[in-house]
Amino acid sequence: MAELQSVEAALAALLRGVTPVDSEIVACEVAKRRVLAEEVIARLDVPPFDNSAMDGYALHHADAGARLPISQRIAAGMAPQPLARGTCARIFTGAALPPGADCVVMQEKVELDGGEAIIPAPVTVNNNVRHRGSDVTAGAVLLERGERLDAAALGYLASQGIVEVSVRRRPRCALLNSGDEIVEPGQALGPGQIYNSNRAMLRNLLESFGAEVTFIASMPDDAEGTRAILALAAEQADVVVSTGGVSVGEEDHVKAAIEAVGQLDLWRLALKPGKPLALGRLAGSDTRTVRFIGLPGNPVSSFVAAWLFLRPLMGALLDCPAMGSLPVLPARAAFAARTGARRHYMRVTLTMDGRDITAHAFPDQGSGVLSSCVGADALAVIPADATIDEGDRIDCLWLRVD
Ligand SMILES: Nc1nc2c(c(=O)[nH]1)N[C@H]1C(S)=C(S)[C@@H](COP(=O)(O)OP(=O)(O)OC[C@H]3O[C@@H](n4cnc5c(N)ncnc54)[C@H](O)[C@@H]3O)O[C@H]1N2
Ligand code: MOO
Repeated sequence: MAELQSVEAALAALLRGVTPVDSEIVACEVAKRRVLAEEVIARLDVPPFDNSAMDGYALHHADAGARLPISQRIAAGMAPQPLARGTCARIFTGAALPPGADCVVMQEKVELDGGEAIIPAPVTVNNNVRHRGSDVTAGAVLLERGERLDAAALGYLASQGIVEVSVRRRPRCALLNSGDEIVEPGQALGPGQIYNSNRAMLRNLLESFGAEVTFIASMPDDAEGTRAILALAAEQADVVVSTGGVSVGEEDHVKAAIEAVGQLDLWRLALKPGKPLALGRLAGSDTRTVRFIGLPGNPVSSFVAAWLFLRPLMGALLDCPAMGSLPVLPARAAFAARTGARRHYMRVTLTMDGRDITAHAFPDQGSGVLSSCVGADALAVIPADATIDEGDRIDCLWLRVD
């Protein structure tokens, strides 16, 4: 039997020659989780003016220790007057510091007496002052190209008054499945039939990886129909993902159909679950090359393969380096495991006790047992030909990424 190939080699083959998709301008309001196609340069200093970090009194620090008349009241949003020496200004959080003041004393430390403020000395220069440009300086890089926009990044853009950004368009994916036994939820099950769980699962995973699923179909079981579906899928997608029919390939329509219009390599990986993988290329409607990736039919195998292969592929299409790999967390195994020639990606939940992370494996790690993926926090990576005892240190790939 041919030697099994590594996950890394298959990933490198999948990503070879992938170029990012085009960019488009979108409103920040709908840009959540989109990937920046260009760096964003700050237009403004943030904060845009020196302002108070507290509700209190603004003064020149050298005037502290005396009774100071309150010469003005500055609320947030008001333009202050210059502050005369020997006086102080009533000021509120976020209000502009008046010219001539260099510090703010919080009101809890100040005593009021007959319209005057008694401010205890000493007070240091810059006390409770938020300086213009201390967060962001105009002209600086605000966000790097390739950054995926999360809540904080969108708030950061808003702080600059930015309303639209250049982002990668969502890679278009076609999602196909094979297998005569597969029935869509909502229909009645006949003998020997099962519901299509891969479609809902992969659609959701692909969308969470930033893709738009533009075409969904079941593969017919004849050569001509298969060719027609693949042609339709390739017309509307950057990537065609299918599940099932990659193990030993008696139903060889897919392989033949792809080879008629492109090229297909069948891989057998040192990976459990997810040993069989098909990687190919199809001709798109124009000069584009459309990538074809055939995942194993077993739902757990396609779940794991989606995280290991589809996510980095989306990362490459989106030019988003953070999506190239999953964060690795070191944990202690709360289980024992033994592997053979294939590296095992076990579905685990993680518990945290202080700095210690413990990985708990789902009891049945079979590749058809989708309950082992429901609620999984991570994939515990058990190397090939290894024996893991309870308490051993293992690496876990964190799946709770945005
Ligand atoms: N003789 C061999 N048999 C198998 C091998 C092998 O090397 N030699 N490999 C096994 C491994 S490992 C895997 S993984 C699977 C991969 O199978 P296929 O990709 O060819 O997929 P199918 O045979 O079509 O289906 C496998 C399994 O998954 C169920 N399935 C398929 N599609 C769906 C779906 N959309 N939703 C839910 N479940 C689905 C299907 O009914 C089968 O039970 O092959 C092993 N066999
Ligand atoms: O590689 Mo398969 O995915 O073990 O069931």
